Order: sequence, then structure tokens, then C-alpha cells
Amino acid sequence: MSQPPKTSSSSFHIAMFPWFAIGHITPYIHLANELASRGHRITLLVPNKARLQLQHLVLHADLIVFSPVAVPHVHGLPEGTEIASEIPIHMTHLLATAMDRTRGEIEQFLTVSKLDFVLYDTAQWVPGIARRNGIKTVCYNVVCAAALAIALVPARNVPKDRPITEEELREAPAGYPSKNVVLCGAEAKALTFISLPYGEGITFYERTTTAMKECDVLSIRTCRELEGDLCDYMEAQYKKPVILTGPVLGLGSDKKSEKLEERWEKWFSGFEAGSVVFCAFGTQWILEKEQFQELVLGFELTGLPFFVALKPPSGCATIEEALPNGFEERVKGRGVVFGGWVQQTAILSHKSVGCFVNHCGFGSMWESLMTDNQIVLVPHLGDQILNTKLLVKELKVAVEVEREENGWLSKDSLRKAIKSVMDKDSEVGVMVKKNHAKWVETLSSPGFMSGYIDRFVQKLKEIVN
Ligand SMILES: O=c1ccn([C@@H]2O[C@H](COP(=O)(O)OP(=O)(O)O[C@H]3OC[C@@H](O)[C@H](O)[C@H]3O)[C@@H](O)[C@H]2O)c(=O)[nH]1
Repeated sequence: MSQPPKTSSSSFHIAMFPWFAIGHITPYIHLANELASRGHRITLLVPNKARLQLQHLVLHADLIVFSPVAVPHVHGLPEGTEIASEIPIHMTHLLATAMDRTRGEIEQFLTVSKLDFVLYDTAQWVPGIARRNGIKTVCYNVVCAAALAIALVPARNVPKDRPITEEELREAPAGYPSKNVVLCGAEAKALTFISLPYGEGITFYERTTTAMKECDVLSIRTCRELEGDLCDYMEAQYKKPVILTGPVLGLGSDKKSEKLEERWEKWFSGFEAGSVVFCAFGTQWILEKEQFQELVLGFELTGLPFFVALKPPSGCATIEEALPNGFEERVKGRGVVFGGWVQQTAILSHKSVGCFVNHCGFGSMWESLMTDNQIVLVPHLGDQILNTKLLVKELKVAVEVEREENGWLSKDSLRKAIKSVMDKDSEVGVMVKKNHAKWVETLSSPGFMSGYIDRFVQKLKEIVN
């Protein structure tokens, strides 16, 4: 680990130590950019593979430095694993163990650095070290307030001697303020993992609630306009102010997104404005082969041009070997299924894109809200289910693909959802478009995003004084 730069009295030196996942590190980098643009210096403590994948997002290389964390090997994880996108979901608890075993390295860094703040989310042991070194802590959560408020609060009675049940999770904790953003039926299953081990000798619930109890400042990447009542509930539960950063979309002051690769720029430009359906499911979801095939057939059925960026399904080394028979021939010229990394924000702002089919990861949720594309949601993990409720039931800006009782997503159901927002004369399509346009206006109104960051920085100043 490299030596950190020295702090000056006029600005903060802030370390960031987010969960080892692209969906978490990305918003931390966006926040680092915002803080650096206000003169603060940031050291990002992240695994080297994350640095290599995301360093292009850094807009102020003079003030933001990476200090790569050496992730130790943990039995049960593939050799060399550093970030969550490299492993299936059921192995991530072992990655939490690996994160905990970086403690010595992190402690050494925090001890020798002249830091004002450290931001973290998953490493519940950071506040103890920080306190001993006179550093203030911010537990910065990059999932929606709803996911925290429904599952990770003291009022959620998680049994100590057995796993929490789906039935228990379907009941919201006492005082939970939303009637719409709740878990229904089989959805509760997606959150049963909270009472299971996540690291050695600690459950997911224990580590995240400890992380939030022990910090000086509790912070969430959300805005009051979307989740004000849920943030108030979090304040009441944790008995401390909850400071929001707003969506922090990493657009910088010039509002430019990443540049789209030339081959894709050319491909997208071959279609009419607003006609292409783009699909991406974030950095972690690996579909089963059958489900993958059913979904791509659903895109084919829409008759619309489509660009699908998904990981190869489980058991397949490449996308090509996973495609249904004759599929490539049939969709030639109007459909692409790609297994690599694409510049999602650049695609979303391309004029030929008209619809975004996504898993409603918190990053994709904000990115989809910021464009005028129609939104079709296929949530997979617990927080994504709640994000989906926010967009579908509260804001009414999106539709969700209906699943069968056993969780299966049929091609017809996908086709139906896409057509319901893409057909010009569809009532649902018109309604979500209108509601969505109001949100784009709010989110892009002058001072909206920067106001949140300014107030966040102001709060940090009050805390050190
Ligand atoms: O090919 C790609 C894939 C993804 N991305 C970017 O990677 C990010 C993915 O983040 P998301 O939050 O949407 O999704 P992930 O699944 O990766 O996130 C994870 O952490 C955040 C949680 O809310 C999600 O539930 C969890 O899955 C987005 O910013 C997206 O623009 C690309 O730029 N290109």
C-alpha cells in the first residue's frame, strides 16, 4: 500500500473503503469526484482489479489517488478473487471474510495517514480503528434507504438462534413508513440472507447494523424527494442525523458521460431515434442458461432493434455458445447480444435508444431516471426489488416484467412489458413517460445535485469543528 499524501489545513483528506463490488465502488468514485471538485483530497482503498476497471471514471487525478488493497485468499473462493463480480452471489459471504482479513493493512494505513474522514459501508470494524486515530467516520450507503429501513434497523427483530423466515420479512418493522415499498409473496426470499453469516462469526444483519451504529455520520446515496419519509425513519432508528448526498451520478460539472466505443456508436446510429431497446443487468447477475435463452427470445419477439449486454450464463464460457439455435441469423442487423463491458451511461444517452431493460441495481436505477428512456425492470436481489417498487409503485415511471410463481421470466412476459412502454398508443407507456419526464426535470434542475453535495460537505465541516 502506497504512502498517502499529507493534508493541508484548508481541505479534508478523506479515505474511502467501500465494499469490494463495482456497484459500490462506482458511486464512491463519483462522490470522490464531487468532493475533489470542491478541493478535497481522496484516497480510494480498493482492490487493484476494481482500480483497473474504474480508474477512467476519476475526473481529478491530482486529488484522487488509489491505494490498492491486497485481498487475501480465502478457502472456497477462486484463487485471485478480488471483487464480487468475479464470483456467484452465493460466494460473496467469503469475500466479506477476505475484506475482514485486510483489517491489518487498513489499520496501518489509517494510523500513518493524516486523515480527517473515512467513508465505508461494509467493514463494521473501521470506526474502532478510526476513533483510536482521531478520524471521523461516515457510513456511506449506496443502496436505497428503503432497503436499509425494511431490513437493517434495530426494529427488525432478527432471531439470534435461527435464520429469519420469509413470513417474518413480509412484515415490515414497527413504524416503517411505506405501504408500497414492501416485500410481497416470494419477494421476501431475496432478503433471507440477512441472518446468514457474512464474514467469520458475523451475520449480514449484524455487520451492517453495527456499521451504522458505530459511525459518526450516517449517510445514504439518495434524495429526500424520493425517500424523505424512509430517511426520517432511519434517523429515528439510529438516533442520529442521516445526511444525504443525492444521486451522485458522476456526470461532473460538464455533464458528459463516458464516450461510447466507436463500433457501438456506429451500430446504434443505424437506427431511428428512440427505437432501440437496451438491456443490462449490472455487474453481478449471472443467469441460468435456459433463462438467458428465454430472455433473448423475448427481445427477438418484440420485433424492435435491441442491444443486450449480459454476462455469459452459468456453465458457458461465451455468449455465442449460449444463444438459441438460429437466433443470430434471425436477428442479424437488428439485434446484438454482447458479453463484455459496455459504456452504459453513454448508451443510455444515445439518441437511438428508447427503452432500458434493467435489474434496477441502485446505480442503474439513477442512471435510468436521468434519461428519457422508457424503463422496464427485472429485479433480482433484495434491494433491487425495493428500488423497483419505488419506480413502479411510488413514482410510476416504470413497469416490471411479471414473473411466474416459481420466479421464471417468460419471453412473452418480457415482450409484453417492453411493448407496453414502447407502443406509441399504449396508455401505460404514455403515463410512465409523463411521470418520468417530471423526474428528469427535478433531477436535472440547476443546483439539485450540487446542492446535495454542498450540504454534505457543510455537514462534514460542522463535525470536525
Ligand atoms: O457493462 C456494463 C455494466 C455495468 N455498468 C455500470 O456498472 C454499474 C452497475 O451498478 P448497479 O448498481 O446498477 O448494479 P450492480 O448489480 O452492479 O450493483 C450492486 O450494487 C448496488 C446494488 O444496488 C445492486 O443491487 C447490486 O447488485 C452502473 O453504474 C452501470 O452503468 C457499465 O457501465 N457497463
